[in-house]
Amino acid sequence: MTATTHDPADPWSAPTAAGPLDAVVDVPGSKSLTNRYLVLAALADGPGTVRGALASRDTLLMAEALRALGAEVDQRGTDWSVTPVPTGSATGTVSIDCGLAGTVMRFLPAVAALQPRPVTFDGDPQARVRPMGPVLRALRDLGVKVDDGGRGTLPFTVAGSPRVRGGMVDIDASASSQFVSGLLLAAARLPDGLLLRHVGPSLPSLPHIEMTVATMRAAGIEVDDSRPDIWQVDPGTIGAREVRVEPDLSNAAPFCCAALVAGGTVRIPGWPTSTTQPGGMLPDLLRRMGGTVGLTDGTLTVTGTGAVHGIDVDLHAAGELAPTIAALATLADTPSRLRGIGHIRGHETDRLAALATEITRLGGQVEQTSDGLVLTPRPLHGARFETYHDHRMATAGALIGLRVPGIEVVDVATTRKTLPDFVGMWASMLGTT
Ligand SMILES: O=C(O)C1=C[C@@H](OP(=O)(O)O)[C@@H](O)[C@H](O)C1
Ligand SMILES: C=C(OP(=O)(O)O)C(=O)O
Repeated sequence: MTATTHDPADPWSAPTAAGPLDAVVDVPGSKSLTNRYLVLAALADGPGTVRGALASRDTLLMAEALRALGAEVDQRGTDWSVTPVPTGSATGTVSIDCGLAGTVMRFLPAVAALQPRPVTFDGDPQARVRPMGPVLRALRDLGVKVDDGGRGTLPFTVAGSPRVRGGMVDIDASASSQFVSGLLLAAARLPDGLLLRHVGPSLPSLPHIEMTVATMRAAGIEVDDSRPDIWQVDPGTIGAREVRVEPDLSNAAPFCCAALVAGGTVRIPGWPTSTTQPGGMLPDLLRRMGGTVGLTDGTLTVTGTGAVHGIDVDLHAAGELAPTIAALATLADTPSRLRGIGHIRGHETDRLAALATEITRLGGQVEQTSDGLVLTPRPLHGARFETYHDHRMATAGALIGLRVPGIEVVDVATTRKTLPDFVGMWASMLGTT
């Protein structure tokens, strides 16, 4: 696929839909699965292959970081071969650029702690405000040397030592499920394994933790998750494998929602019959908001009439979908309430504030609550739509723009975080390429 180039300095004029859609959208691989498979492959007992890998900023940063730690990652199209990090005491200093990728900044500190040398982590300016403290505290509790200047955020340096054996550790993962996933992915390589307990008010994005456990088990790791908020990982080898990545269902979301906004049909091939991706909730959400959804022979078919209904929904398990559902809700015939997503204030940007500000700028009515948003539909008008380096803000602007003329999405190139060619895919869905 050739990426459509667009000057990131220019706002992108979001196209309106000229009529009902009739599109097949091939969605690239899941960011979350690609980055888990890459980490597990880099820690495995032999070379492995990740097929259908996503090649976007977050996954390229992960590949680069694993190379810095000593793995080889050979990217041939969407099939990536991984030769694991050699065991033994590596020397030299290592710097890891996390960009704005939560999966890189939260998954790799525990991997770095398996080596005795210092590994320095930093990222984009926006990444320096994303929560990291609980992961760094848990690593310190396990005996890892962590230097974060007392900030609990990027930048920081992590250094392992033979003293780091694993064992029991508590973590408050109420700000991000990635804290748990990051400790689990490396846990089998600790001599004593890991008994990890979440101690905090709530745990978001449970499907993503289930995804971590499922990918670990498939690599032969023994994980006991039979008790709520507790995960026990036995020490052992991680099996080298060939795996295939599912399409990214959260990236499919704006395309599926487009069928409801514009009317017509959007088909997504490769939709899994069962999945740990939070996008597995989409068919139900789309039905509740006015769509007709069916899954036949691995293709999800979403049909809309242009009528969109409001929704009252707890998205605690799928915060990643919130910007898209909020955008859809602005075009509904009744108000919506999105609950359980206070933690998305710590995503790429404060997503509750960003959505409220930008939808209000378009003439919409949005109230921020302690854990979500209340959206009351109003007639909208065109305006600049700021994206705050957040790929899902950009796709939210595009979705509203299908119906509201004159939306100028600032820095649409930010979508490259998880989609190499969003603008091209959107144009081809609309039949304008
Ligand atoms: O583990 C993962 O791959 C992810 C977990 C979730 O993070 P939070 O639990 O911080 O929401 C999700 O929002 C993010 O996009 C990807
Ligand atoms: C929250 C997200 O990303 P990250 O993996 O950087 O946390 C997201 O993709 O919506």
